[in-house]
Amino acid sequence: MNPQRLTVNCSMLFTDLPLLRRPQAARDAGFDAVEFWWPFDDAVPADREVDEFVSAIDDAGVRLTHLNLAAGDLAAGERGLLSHPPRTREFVESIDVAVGIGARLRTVGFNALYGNRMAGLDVAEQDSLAVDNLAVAARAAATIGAQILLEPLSALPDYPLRLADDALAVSDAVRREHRIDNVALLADLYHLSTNGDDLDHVLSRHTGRIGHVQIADAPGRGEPGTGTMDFARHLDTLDEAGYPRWISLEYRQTLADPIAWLAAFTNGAH
Ligand SMILES: O=C(O)C(=O)CO
Repeated sequence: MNPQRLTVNCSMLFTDLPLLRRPQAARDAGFDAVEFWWPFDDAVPADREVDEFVSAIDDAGVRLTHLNLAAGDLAAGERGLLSHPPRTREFVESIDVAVGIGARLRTVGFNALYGNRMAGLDVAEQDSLAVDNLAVAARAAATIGAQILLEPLSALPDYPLRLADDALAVSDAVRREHRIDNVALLADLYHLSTNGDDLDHVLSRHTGRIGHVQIADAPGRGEPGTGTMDFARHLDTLDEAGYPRWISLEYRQTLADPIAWLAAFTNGAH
């Protein structure tokens, strides 16, 4: 694993600190790069909030590799606005904010969570809206050379992307209908493994379509080594397949030292 391609998810790690102090904590732990879920309460935050977020990352001397687009109220179970007709305006307005942040912090990927199925709404209507909204987001991301990412998630019965193939099919639809090719798979190995996907197949056969990888062990979503996943094998598969992009540490801290496991994979360097 290339230690220079590691990024730390500061929405899941360093959560004992206020959000704006986490980039510095990542830097102090030896990382050059961080990522966040949407860090604001609203889809369109005040300029002051955006500036404070950008400064916290800049001042820490790290870059923001990835950012989740506004995804609704996660604590209430929402997971994305992409396919929600009443939220489209909010989603589209948040894209400008996200891309503006990305332009300042060298962001290469924006994770657009798909959104749960909505009771009473036609599935085809939700899917068609998602493809159109993805095209808008992908065009905006392309202005700074970034990708839009689609992430299968586990444990949410109403969230329709569960396997890598589900996300790839949506990416295919965006390409077919809008001739846009910067919508890629976010392979979160924890979610894919929990959903029973074939990680060997996904990582070796779809390498070129993976825009980003996130890792956490399953079960539990803790540090690699705290569950039953074979990280040595999965990370080797990615290396052998020539995966060139970032890998994110996106897990909950359950051990006294949440990054001790890394030394065995990076010869002590990160
Ligand atoms: O909601 C989650 O579990 C995520 O991984 C969001 O990116």
